[in-house]
Amino acid sequence: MITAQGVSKNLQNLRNQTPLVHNITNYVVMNNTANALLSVGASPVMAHAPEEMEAMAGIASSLVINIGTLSKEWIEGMMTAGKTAHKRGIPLILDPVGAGATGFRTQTCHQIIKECKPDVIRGNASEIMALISSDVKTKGVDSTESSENAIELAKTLAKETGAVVSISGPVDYITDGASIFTIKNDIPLMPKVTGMGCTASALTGAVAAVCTDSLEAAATAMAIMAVAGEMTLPLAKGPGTFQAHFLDALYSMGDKEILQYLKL
Ligand SMILES: Nc1ncnc2c1ncn2[C@@H]1O[C@H](COP(=O)(O)OP(=O)(O)OP(=O)(O)O)[C@@H](O)[C@H]1O
Ligand SMILES: Cc1ncsc1CCO
Ligand SMILES: [Mg+2]
Repeated sequence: MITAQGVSKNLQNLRNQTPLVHNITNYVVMNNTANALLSVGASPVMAHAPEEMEAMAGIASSLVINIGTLSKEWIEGMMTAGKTAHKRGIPLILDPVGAGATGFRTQTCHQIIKECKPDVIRGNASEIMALISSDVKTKGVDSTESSENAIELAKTLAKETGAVVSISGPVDYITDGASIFTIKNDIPLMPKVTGMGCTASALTGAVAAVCTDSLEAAATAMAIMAVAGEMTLPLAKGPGTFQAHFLDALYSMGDKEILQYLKL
């Protein structure tokens, strides 16, 4: 079970421990994601050079691999960091950005899953579905499916890989193949800001660093996103001001807001 109290406790642990989160992420969101991690209370580093992947993943408390602006040169670094994380037993999060848009992305995700064994896979509905079904296409990085439609394939993906699967959308579903958690905060401005899903994956890495249960960690991160989104909505005039207020919400969120806004 995920509860508002559990989310509060995990957030407090995160702020107390300020875990180092190693992100191999895309050029679009590097800045936003680092700021979101700082705002919530984690310590971010963005690094992708193959030469330093063993060392950086070697000191981090968790690793987030995001394939958003993938190239052949980056894959080597991802594999080295991913294997280091797995060997050290630190949480590994995979964001399969654009899986189902191109075979290159889908195949790279399969390689990472096979060789690095992520603890959590967090993506939008069609990205998650494309990792199981070659019939599903993604519109660049945007989902072509509703999160409801992805539930069954997400459970299959979780059972086949041993990873918790976290599907984002107007309703989020987080499953380990047996249990499923639901977060029902629909915030229409969130998909109008690029990289909110990438932020969700980064926060999943931050929470997983302080919470050993991957299902609880993944659900907590989506809950923090949802509460921050609700706090931001009345303050934002549009996508531009949404971004700034969203960081403030991550920074100022307390037990009261979690209790008031979280819709499970
Ligand atoms: N109506 C909505 N549609 C999509 N996401 C929403 C909506 N309301 C809230 N969200 C939240 O927005 C965040 C981003 O979800 P989304 O599914 O857009 O990710 P994504 O497609 O991977 O995004 P990106 O690729 O831009 O990083 C999640 O935390 C999700 O819960
Ligand atoms: C727009 C975009 N393109 C590649 S990564 C990215 C950020 C959102 O996923
Ligand atoms: Mg995404």
